Amino acid sequence: MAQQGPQKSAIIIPDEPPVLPLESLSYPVHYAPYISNVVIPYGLVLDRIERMAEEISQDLQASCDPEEGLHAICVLKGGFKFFTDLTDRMQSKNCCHKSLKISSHFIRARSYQNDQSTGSVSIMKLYDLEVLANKTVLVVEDIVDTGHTLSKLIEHLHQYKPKTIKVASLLLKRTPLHNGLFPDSHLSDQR
Ligand SMILES: O=P(O)(O)OC[C@H]1O[C@H](OP(=O)(O)OP(=O)(O)O)[C@H](O)[C@@H]1O
Repeated sequence: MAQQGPQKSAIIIPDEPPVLPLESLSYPVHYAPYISNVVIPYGLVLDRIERMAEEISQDLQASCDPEEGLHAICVLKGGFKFFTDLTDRMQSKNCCHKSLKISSHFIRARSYQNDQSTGSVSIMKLYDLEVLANKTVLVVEDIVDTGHTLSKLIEHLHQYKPKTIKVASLLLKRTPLHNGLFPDSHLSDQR
């Protein structure tokens, strides 16, 4: 289950963060009209994901049987890139001195219209999730903003009676609209 506060090892991005000029970095040219500078460079994202993979693997020692493995849920569409970056790194970590088997699952959640969270979340199950019964499940999200999507996802997944549900989110937004449900693991606490 998601924990009750931001993770201690998360990187805190201040409200007025130092920014990196675009001309110092390589970026897709078609992004140019939409961005003026960079707050979190991809190298930092990857280093933090590597550390998150270590932390999650250590955490799993207590709850996961390496033979049985981990069931990782990619929350589409936004979570896809983070999901592959994180699970690739977790695959190379050991759990109880054995390499961890990861089964991937995909679910679609939608709450945003343009750049605003609507508060109403729709969940689309893309495949049968009955296999999650009595298994260790890791939900992988790109961002927790209000937390409504995460609440709805966890409520939805409980019907399959997993043994444990853990949550990894790349970003956790600081917002007064947040509903108090935090991921277990995340990179930073600012969007
Ligand atoms: O904490 P919340 O306020 O609920 O917002 C977070 C959710 O919003 C975004 O998804 P979105 O609805 O934009 O769908 P997408 O991933 O397909 O872009 C994001 O990927 C999270 O799933």
